[in-house]
Amino acid sequence: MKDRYDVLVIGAGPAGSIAAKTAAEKGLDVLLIEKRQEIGDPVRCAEGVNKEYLKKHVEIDKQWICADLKGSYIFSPDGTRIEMAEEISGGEVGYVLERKVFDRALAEQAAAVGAEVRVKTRATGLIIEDDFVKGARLMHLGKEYEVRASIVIGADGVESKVGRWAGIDTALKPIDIETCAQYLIAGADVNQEYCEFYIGNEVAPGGYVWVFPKGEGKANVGIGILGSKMGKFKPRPVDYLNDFLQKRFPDARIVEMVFGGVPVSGSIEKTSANGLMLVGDAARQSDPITGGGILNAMDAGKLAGEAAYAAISAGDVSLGKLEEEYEKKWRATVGHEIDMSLIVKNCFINLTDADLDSLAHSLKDVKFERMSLLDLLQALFKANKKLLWDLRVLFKDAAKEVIKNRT
Ligand SMILES: Cc1cc2nc3c(=O)[nH]c(=O)nc-3n(C[C@H](O)[C@H](O)[C@H](O)COP(=O)(O)OP(=O)(O)OC[C@H]3O[C@@H](n4cnc5c(N)ncnc54)[C@H](O)[C@@H]3O)c2cc1C
Repeated sequence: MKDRYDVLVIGAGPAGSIAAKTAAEKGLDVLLIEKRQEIGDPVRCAEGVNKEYLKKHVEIDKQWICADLKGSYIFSPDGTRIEMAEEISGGEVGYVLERKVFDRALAEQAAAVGAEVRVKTRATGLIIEDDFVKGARLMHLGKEYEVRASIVIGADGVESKVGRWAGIDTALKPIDIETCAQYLIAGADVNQEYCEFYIGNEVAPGGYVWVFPKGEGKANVGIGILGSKMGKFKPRPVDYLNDFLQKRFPDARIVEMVFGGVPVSGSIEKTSANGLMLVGDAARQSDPITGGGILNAMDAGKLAGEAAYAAISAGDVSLGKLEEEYEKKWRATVGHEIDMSLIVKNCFINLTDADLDSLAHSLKDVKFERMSLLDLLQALFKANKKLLWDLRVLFKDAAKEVIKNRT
């Protein structure tokens, strides 16, 4: 078995597979490893993605689309419904994927352009020499061996160890993680054209409940609760989820359960070291408001694959070179977006249910197709002046103008 590559990618989720594919397409010799025996299974995801954004990365294959949505409904604590048409909301959830099929397809695409893929192969540690990451120790069917690589890409998800092994601080505080529980339900009366979000401190403190249709009476119904708000009304996220399910889908059958965490920290200080880059959840690149991380992981994976090529071609895989080729680029794109989302998240988690209802009342009759930024700001102002003030950095001049005119 070969034991030397240009690039070793640890973890075959969306981040790892896209990184491997990008590097292999550029002619690098790539090994992609996955600790599980089947890529994409078990799924720990609600599987919602933005359509247009996804199309940027891959040609859509109907085999991995379970639902093609028209939009979303957001329900405030008193049940007020806001409708967001798919094209207006930016389609945060435009497709609901079948990730068991999708993740495997991405890894197959990496293999098709030359990356070697090894499943049931777990990284157990890094090889570090002269302060440079030079490869990793791998375990396959009880046998440990070493693989050397010019660059290691850590794409090992939310429970990532690769960063820690390289001395990068990826620790998450309770306020930086959403703890999630999800059921795949069947036999339920699910609207297959709209996803639903339920917000409010009693429904999901510091988070939300989602209903993402998966076709033919099926849906992913889940909840994320901010770690710092855990136990506020009930001990565990699953207790909130059970109460919700009882009210919304009393006859549903639960056919799958998922538990997991989502980083909502915003960008962390460091995601590279000499000879190493972290991508996706391992680099805490998911969106702090929605918890969505698939597309950010794919974006960052692509940047890391390109950076690996640039650094190896230049014969320089030092931290400085990777900062220039990877850190700077992801922070200017994905990083900027998640930091903006963090500002919004930090405002929203402090709103009372009355604030959320008041905001929903201001927005419920608004035709989002015709809503200007100024309309949105005025609705925010009506609902909660402080909220608009806290969010001013996002809207800058427009927000200042509304505040000036209305105070
Ligand atoms: C309940 C829940 C719902 C979610 N819903 C959505 C959603 O609707 N939309 C969305 O965009 N995001 C959602 N997310 C987040 C999304 O799942 C992640 O952001 C996304 O999977 C990140 O991709 P990744 O490639 O970074 O990591 P992952 O998909 O987690 O892939 C990491 C891979 O690394 C492997 N691995 C780990 N350690 C090792 C090792 N030592 N050696 C080898 N392999 C290893 C793992 O087995 C895994 O396959 C949700 C998350 C949860 C928990």
